[in-house]
Amino acid sequence: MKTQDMNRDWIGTARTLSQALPYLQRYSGAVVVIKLGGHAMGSDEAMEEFARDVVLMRQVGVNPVIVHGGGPMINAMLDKLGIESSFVGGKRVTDAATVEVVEMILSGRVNKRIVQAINKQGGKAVGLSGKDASLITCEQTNADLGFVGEPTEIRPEILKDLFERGSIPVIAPLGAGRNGETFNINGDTAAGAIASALKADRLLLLTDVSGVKNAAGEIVTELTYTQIDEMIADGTIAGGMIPKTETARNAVVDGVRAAVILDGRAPHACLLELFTDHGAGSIIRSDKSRDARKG
Ligand SMILES: Nc1ncnc2c1ncn2[C@@H]1O[C@H](COP(=O)(O)OP(=O)(O)O)[C@@H](O)[C@H]1O
Ligand SMILES: CC(=O)N[C@@H](CCC(=O)OP(=O)(O)O)C(=O)O
Repeated sequence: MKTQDMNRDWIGTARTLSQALPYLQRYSGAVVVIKLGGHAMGSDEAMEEFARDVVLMRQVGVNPVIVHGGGPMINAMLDKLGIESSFVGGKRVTDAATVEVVEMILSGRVNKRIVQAINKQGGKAVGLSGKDASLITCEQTNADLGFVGEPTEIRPEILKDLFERGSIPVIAPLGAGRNGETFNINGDTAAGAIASALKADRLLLLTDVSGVKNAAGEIVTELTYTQIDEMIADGTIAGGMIPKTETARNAVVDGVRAAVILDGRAPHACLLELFTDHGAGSIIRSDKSRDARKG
């Protein structure tokens, strides 16, 4: 590369950093809850890049909280063990044998992979499940789903303590019932409950599509509550996108500034969303703050 071109490259990098200043100021001290779906967890290189971005966020004063999924990894282990599994409304029907596998995969393998990736980038990730320190208390969603729980109580002070120590919480979506049962919580539902309890500035739901698609297959960049209801009712929003959009809507109703559903496989998805004007994916905001894309 010629010296002139190299200089242009470095100037470009410096300009990008400079342009990020208003966003860095805006998000300093902010709480950003990131749900990393199983489908968005790619190769080791992609995980490394995600971890690096999370550590960068922390470095510039954002308090990131990672809540992860791991559906495909649970499926793979259930297959290996010959345990059949089915979903109703995007949630896994979970019997006693299944919940054991869910806990093993989520709290063990998946959680530790993310924790290690963040720590390797110089962050201080602390892995926990919703059962630790009674972070998430649950009640059964409905008897047909078995050990699937809905969060009824969150203890946000546990996460705030971790923020104060400069740590990055990485949370597996499990919860304890009042009688000591273990409940499997849909990852999106858990992330939304945590974002609501923290009154987060942003809830980022990272998945494997660029956003929520309408009946024509186009991404809807901004979704209203009514559109979500209508699209679920007519089947345009289906499967795992149902808990995702419902979670986004409920979190905003509960005081989260905005929720965004975006493609976690896209390079630097979180940085683009937070620190540039790019605004990827589908955003859900309260009616009051729907004037500018960045909300
Ligand atoms: N209207 C829609 N727009 C986009 N994706 C949709 C829609 N309806 C259903 N989906 C499906 O939802 C999936 C995302 O949900 P899910 O598989 O549970 O993701 P994750 O594992 O990231 O939580 C998409 O891959 C897509 O197949
Ligand atoms: C109740 C329920 O469905 N729990 C999910 C938990 C993991 C999850 O949500 O994983 P993704 O985000 O990768 O889909 C499950 O058992 O698959």
